[in-house]
Amino acid sequence: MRHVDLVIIGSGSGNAIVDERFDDWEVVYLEKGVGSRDSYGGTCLNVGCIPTKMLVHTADVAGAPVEARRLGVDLSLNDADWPRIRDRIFGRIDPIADGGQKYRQTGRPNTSLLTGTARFTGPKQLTVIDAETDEVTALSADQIVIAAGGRPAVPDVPGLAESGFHTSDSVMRLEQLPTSMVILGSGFIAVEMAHIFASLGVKVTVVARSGQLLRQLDRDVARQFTEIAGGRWDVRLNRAIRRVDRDGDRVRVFLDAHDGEERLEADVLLVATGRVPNSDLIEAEVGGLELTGGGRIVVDETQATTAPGVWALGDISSPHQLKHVANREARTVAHNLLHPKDLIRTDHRYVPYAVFTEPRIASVGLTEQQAEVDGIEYVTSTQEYAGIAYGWAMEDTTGFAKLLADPNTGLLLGAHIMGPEAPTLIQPLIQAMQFGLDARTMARDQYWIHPAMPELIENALLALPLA
Ligand SMILES: Cc1cc2nc3c(=O)[nH]c(=O)nc-3n(C[C@H](O)[C@H](O)[C@H](O)COP(=O)(O)OP(=O)(O)OC[C@H]3O[C@@H](n4cnc5c(N)ncnc54)[C@H](O)[C@@H]3O)c2cc1C
Ligand SMILES: NC(=O)c1ccc[n+]([C@@H]2O[C@H](COP(=O)([O-])OP(=O)(O)OC[C@H]3O[C@@H](n4cnc5c(N)ncnc54)[C@H](O)[C@@H]3O)[C@@H](O)[C@H]2O)c1
Repeated sequence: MRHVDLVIIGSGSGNAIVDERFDDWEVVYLEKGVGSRDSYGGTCLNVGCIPTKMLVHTADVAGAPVEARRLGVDLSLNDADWPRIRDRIFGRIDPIADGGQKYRQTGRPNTSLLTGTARFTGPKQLTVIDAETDEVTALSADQIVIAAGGRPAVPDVPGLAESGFHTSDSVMRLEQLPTSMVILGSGFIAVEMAHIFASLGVKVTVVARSGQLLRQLDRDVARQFTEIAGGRWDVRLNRAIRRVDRDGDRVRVFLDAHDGEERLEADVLLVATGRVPNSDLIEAEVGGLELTGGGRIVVDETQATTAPGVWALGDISSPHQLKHVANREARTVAHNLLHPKDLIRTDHRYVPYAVFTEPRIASVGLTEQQAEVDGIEYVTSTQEYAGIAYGWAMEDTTGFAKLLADPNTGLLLGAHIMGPEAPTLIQPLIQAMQFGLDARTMARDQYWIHPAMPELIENALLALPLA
């Protein structure tokens, strides 16, 4: 059995851990590959954040005629050349993934890469089976970092596996743009993909189990978004999926609706029903690691697992499943490997996120329903885009910023924005929460450029009914 200083499982956020500070460590990376090319570099780069957002921007541009109509401008969309769009995006991403793999294989004398699926065979012991040669390598290490992420969850639905379906791992590389798509699920991936494909001209049907899309979000956002989505896509709420079958080129989805069975047909079925951690693939329990009920590896704030010398980060251990969280945790792990007597902790207090659908959504902190459940005293304010000058310019009629604050201290508890540039507009609110800036000081003690969009935030802050 080969023994090294450090083994890192997973080349997504784990890739960033090793730099020149580890030059006197012998390091082995283990990576099985993601997506249809078994690419190096993890989910975000290959099948997640990066290609989806490159597609979202393209979708926004394709959607311009619809937006322009409200302003009295007559544009038309002549064509969305899917192969060209797809190849432009992956023509940029694939070489980055391949370059990253090559660098890990040969770029540093102390670091090597074994490609294949890693599994624990005991505490701090692993094997990796080479995907091409089936060669088995047994390894042990002083320190192990698990950054093995997750994969799409596929529900157990009769006929689904046999009928052929896509997940986010494959749908962005479709050969042709379909004419129709059924999307199962109503979370982040479902609504981002619905925006992408509908804007490119695909007839999209979204199937949700519950009565709302994005129902984990603040209730006002979820309610308003669901209403808007119903005007853009065919949205079927409160539907359970009974079975799936295939009829030639078409996939058929049978649903339980309140008035009996409903049948949908489409060229493509996209399953977007969450992601599961890859702790089963690495046989984490054999490595002595404690798991949560949902299969996530249990870690403390230093990213230490319950097994000494084993650390975990990102989607395999985090409830957040966000790249900026995984990156932050990777920085914690790198520091703690190098400074075992001066451990640092990951700050998970104010984790923001954005949903890149139409309209855009961004959030940080407590939702109103969480504040109620937790019995936290709060006040709220809501400022509509329609009430600020730039909102008039855009003729926005649906967007808003909603804030929650402590009525006594004026400190922000949560911020939820739906509308143009929401992921950018929320950043000063994240900063205020992180650094303890109260709403009144934030609103009054700085200039806000007139008539720019951040006036939305200024007005929402000023409208908070503080003591
Ligand atoms: C469609 C989509 C869009 C997204 N958009 C966003 C976004 O806009 N913003 C955002 O913040 N987050 C987004 N995310 C989430 C984000 O991609 C993840 O939170 C992040 O990539 C997790 O990083 P990670 O390092 O934990 O895991 P990953 O990047 O998944 O890396 C894990 C790696 O481990 C490898 N691996 C797994 N098991 C083994 C094994 N047994 N042996 C060897 N290797 C193994 C995998 O092949 C993979 O390369 C999106 C996700 C998806 C799916
Ligand atoms: N912009 C971003 O930051 C971004 C974008 C995409 C994905 N992500 C990350 O990826 C994760 C996975 O995304 P996702 O959309 O797959 O998950 P999600 O948790 O956001 O949504 C899953 C959806 O599937 C539904 N569902 C679950 N099981 C079902 C079943 N058996 N039948 C029908 N519906 C079912 C749920 O009710 C929910 O609506 C997200 O949690 C998010 O953290 C982030």
